[in-house]
Order: sequence, then C-alpha cells, then structure tokens
Amino acid sequence: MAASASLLQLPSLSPRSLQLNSRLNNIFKPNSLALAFPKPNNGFPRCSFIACASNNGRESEDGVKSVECLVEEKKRAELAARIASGEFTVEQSGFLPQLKSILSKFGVPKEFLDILPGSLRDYPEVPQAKGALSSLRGEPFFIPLYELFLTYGGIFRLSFGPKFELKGNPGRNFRFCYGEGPDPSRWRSMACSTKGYCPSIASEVCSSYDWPFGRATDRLCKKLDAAASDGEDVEMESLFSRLTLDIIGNALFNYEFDSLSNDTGIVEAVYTVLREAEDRSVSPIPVWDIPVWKDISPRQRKVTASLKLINDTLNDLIAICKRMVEEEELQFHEEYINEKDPSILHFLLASGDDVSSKQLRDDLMTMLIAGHETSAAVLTWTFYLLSKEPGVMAKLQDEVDSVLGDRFPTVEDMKNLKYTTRVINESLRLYPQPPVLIRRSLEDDVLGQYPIRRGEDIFISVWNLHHCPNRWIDAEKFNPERWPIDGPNPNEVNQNFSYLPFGGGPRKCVGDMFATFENIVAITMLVRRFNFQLALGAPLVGMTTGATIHTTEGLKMTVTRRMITPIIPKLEKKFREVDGEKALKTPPTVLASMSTYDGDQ
Ligand code: HEM
Repeated sequence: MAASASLLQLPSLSPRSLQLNSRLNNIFKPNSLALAFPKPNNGFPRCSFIACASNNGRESEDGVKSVECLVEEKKRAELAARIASGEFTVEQSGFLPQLKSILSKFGVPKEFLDILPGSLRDYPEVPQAKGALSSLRGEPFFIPLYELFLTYGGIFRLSFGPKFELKGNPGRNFRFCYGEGPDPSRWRSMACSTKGYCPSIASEVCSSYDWPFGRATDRLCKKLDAAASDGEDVEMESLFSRLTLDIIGNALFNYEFDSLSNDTGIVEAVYTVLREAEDRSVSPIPVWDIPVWKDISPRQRKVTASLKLINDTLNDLIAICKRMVEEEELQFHEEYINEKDPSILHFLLASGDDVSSKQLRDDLMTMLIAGHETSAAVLTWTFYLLSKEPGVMAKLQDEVDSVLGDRFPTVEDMKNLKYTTRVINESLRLYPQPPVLIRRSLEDDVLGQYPIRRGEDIFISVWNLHHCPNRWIDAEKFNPERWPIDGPNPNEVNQNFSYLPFGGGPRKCVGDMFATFENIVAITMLVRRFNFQLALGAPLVGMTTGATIHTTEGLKMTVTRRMITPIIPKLEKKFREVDGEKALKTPPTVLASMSTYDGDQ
C-alpha cells in the first residue's frame, strides 16, 4: 500500500460540523459537497475501476477482451473525457472574492480588507461540477462521482440540480418503515448495549448449533447441495439476501423467517417494504406523499398492508419477549444471555431498557434494514470476486479445511481464520456497503481550505477512498494479501480513515462484529463444501445502486461439490452451566448436520 499519511487525513471533519444526521436528509440537493480524499495526482492514469468480466469472469484463454469489456472501457473513457473537457465545470469566483476584488480596485487598502468581518474572509471557492446527471445516465451514481474526483480533486461541489435524478430524501423516505427512528441520545445507549451484546456472542452459546448463523447457512448448504445434484445454476444474490434475513430475524428478535425455505406473507412483506424504501431513496418525486395516491395506487396499498403486517408481528414479538423477561428470575449482568432466546430484543428488554414498544419496534426495524442487505451485498460481491480469482479461492479453502475441518465455525475460530478475514477486508474495500456516506453540516465551518455552510449536505464517497489510485497499489485488484496476515484487523483508525468498511466516529456501524462473524460463518461453511463458478451464458455482472451495491441482473453461479479428503471430526466435550447443572454438550459437526449429503463428503 502506498500510504500518504498527510493526504489521508480528514482535516476539518470536526465532530462539531459533521455530526451524523442519523436520518439521511435531503441528499443530492443542488450544491451538495462531495468529498474524496486524497486528491489524485494530475495526469495520473485513469484506471478502469470496474474489473471487466470477460466471459463473465472466466478469463478467455487467449486473453482477448470480451466485447462487453471493450464497451465498458469505451463508456468509461468517454465519461472521463467529457468531465475532463470541462463540460461539467462551473467557472466562478464567488461573491465575496469578487467584492474584495472590486473594493481593492477602488483603492481600498489591503490592511482594511484583511480586517473585514470573518464572513468576508477570502476563502478559495470549492471547485464546482454542474450539469444534469441524466446526461450521465446508465451508471450507478458513485461512478460519475469517481470520475469527477479524478478531475476536481478531493473536495468538490455538486450542482447537479434541479434535474438531479438522485435528488430525494432517503431519511424521510425510510421514515415510513421506522417512524422518526431513535433519538440520538437513546440511539447511543442502544448502540452501547448492542456493542455490549456483541462480545457476548463470544460465549459458547453462539457456537452451539442453535445459533442462527450456522443454522441458517446450513439450510443454504442443503439448498446448494440439491442444486449441485440436479446440475442447476443458482442465483446467489437472492439466496444471500434470504440467508441474511433469516439470520438477522433470528438474532434480533428470535423470529424464524425461514425465507430460504418459504415465501410466507411476512417474508414478502419485508421485501416489499425494503424495495419500496430503496426506490423512494432514488426517486425524484415523492408521489407517495400525495394523500389520495396512497389509497388508489395498488403498489402503495401493498406497501401499507406489508408495513402493518410487519409492525403487528414485531409488536407481538415484543409483547411475548416482555412477558418472558417479567417471568425471568435471572438478574441482568454484562454477560447475560438467555439461552432459550439469545436475541438482541431479549437482551435489551432484560437490561431494563425503558422504552415504549413503538420505539423498540422502530429500533428493531432500523437494525433489520441496516443489518440485512449490507451483509447480503458483502457476501454477493465476495463470491463474485472469488469466482474471478481461483488462486485466492484455493488458498481460502486450504485455510478453512485446516482450521475447521468438519466443524461448524465458532467465535474462537475467528482469530485463526486470518486469510478468510483478509478476503472479507478486501471485498469490503472494493465494494464498500454503502458506497457513499452522507452528513449534514450543523453549523458553518471550514473543511480543508473551503468554507462549509450550515445545512449543507456532504457526501463522503467511500468508493473513491477505497479505489483511490494514490492510496492503493493496483487499486482495482482483488488482493487479500495487501493486508498483512498477522497485522491488525484493518479498520478506519489504523488505516488513517482511508478505509471505512463500517464507517467511523460516533455513528459507526453497531453491527460490525456481528457482521464479521456472520460473513465468516457463511463463507467458511460454503467454500468448505462447494466450488463456485460464474454460470456460463449468465448475464454480465454489472452494478446498480440502492442502499447498497446490487448486481444489475443477479449473480448466477454454477455450484459443484468439492472432492475433499474426509476429516475425522473431533468430538470435543464441552460443559456449560444449565440451570445450575453441568450439561454435556457435544458441538455438532458439519457431517452430522449434513447427514443427508451423499457421495464425496
Ligand atoms: C458487512 C455488513 C455491514 C456493513 C458493511 C455495515 C456498514 C455500516 C456503515 C458504513 C455504517 C455507517 C453509516 C453512516 O455512517 O452513515 C453502518 C451503520 C449502522 N449499522 Fe451497519 N453494516 C453492516 C452490518 C450491520 C449489522 C449486521 C447490523 C445490525 C445487527 C448493523 C447495524 C447498523 C446500525 C444500527 C447503524 C447505524 C448506527 C448509528 O447511526 O449510530 N450493521 N453500518
């Protein structure tokens, strides 16, 4: 990594001005600021920042680029050339500098100009990009942001309104699912509880077969096993979405969506609401706010009905959990965990969290949304990347075989699954979820050398940070080895805020440890058993944006069973206290739980 520390700092991101507005407000209004540090060198060769998937990721043997790849490169080059030509550049010097210049021409002495009130200080103007984003149609929005960054540098102002396609208000648009959401002070305490909860997943309870991570992934393995037998290709993006929905439902409120097996009403309702939230966040006109529209539009009526079903279900779950907690005799303490119901909801209620059921419901809904599609997207893009780098996949499978053998992964295994963790670190670098973070300035401030007005929206393009050619050697290459295997787990602090897999600061992701363990369990259990290749003839894997980076047409893969040397499972005996007695507990082995598997296991 070519680290350039001075460039990588975020000099003026003072907590004062950049406190996260937890409800993402009014983004993409004209005059939003986009940040991307560090500034690239002038003349730095533009890189093709989406790895082209020739033959859908299977390299053609003679190394000839596919037609799609060439088209993709041509499109990118055209976009870069248009931006560089100044098509989107605003020539302006700003009112205050102009005023000073006029006063100076009239002979006003410099000493006087220098003591003019602060508001007249001569700040340089932020480079400005202007236009109609519709003219950049056909790209996920963070791609033009990257091209603009290569042209304008680390900080520039976007004036892509009023025709800006992404003009909208995701904060407001998500509110229909989780009300006003948690108020910041309460959210902090909840985040603390949740962070407090995360270490407790290190307890042996979560390594038990009852824990949702392994159980849900096991169901996915069985599905893939059937597909492998039938020689059918599978669409992994939707399977990962279902996997993570099952996991988060179970972990949050002990609810079995079982979406991998069934399409029940509640599963459909969750997807209806999630898709609506994503659509609203990129829709130019909030038609859903028109009162009559809500009642006559079949789609909006479906959204309302779905929301009611979800809210009723959550209310029931909260009520059941409250009763359980009331009947419980156990005193709450830091390591508290209810073995029958180790859910976050139970933990929060047992901790004496004194909130209304509505608030609790809104909080759970927030976590459901924040923790579902993000993890699904990480798994999707990780498997996409792995399918293009057989060498990385082989190394990963070696590690999994030697560390886990036929066991289910446990939290203790995480420290030994070092390469697996690096694969996830690298996948999160290339495909950050979400690719852009948004803040609103609460007061006038200065960012770098530029003034920021109160109320101004600031986009922090994590995509740009993670792809910056000055920061990363071979920035576009999927190279888990770039992270030293025995080094610290890379995070925003030890990477000097040039790597933000889970955000940073007071509003950093509260589910980072949860998500890491979830991803490790899913990846290790899947690659242990199967090989994955992009399906022949499947559509090219392109990107599109919702709240996270989705594929344009799914991730169609051919899954085959691995031929692996059988490993004699270790029958470790573990003891744990159950109601004051020592209970014998034998951790399940993969073989035991996959007893329906035939052949080569
Ligand atoms: C690999 C999966 C995940 C990724 C990449 C991820 C990423 C992020 C990022 C970047 C943020 C900061 C957003 C911002 O600054 O505007 C965030 C916030 C958040 N995440 Fe995650 N997340 C993941 C999984 C989860 C999970 C599993 C949960 C819940 C169990 C969760 C709950 C949250 C919540 C509640 C917030 C808002 C925190 C606040 O506003 O204080 N996330 N996540």
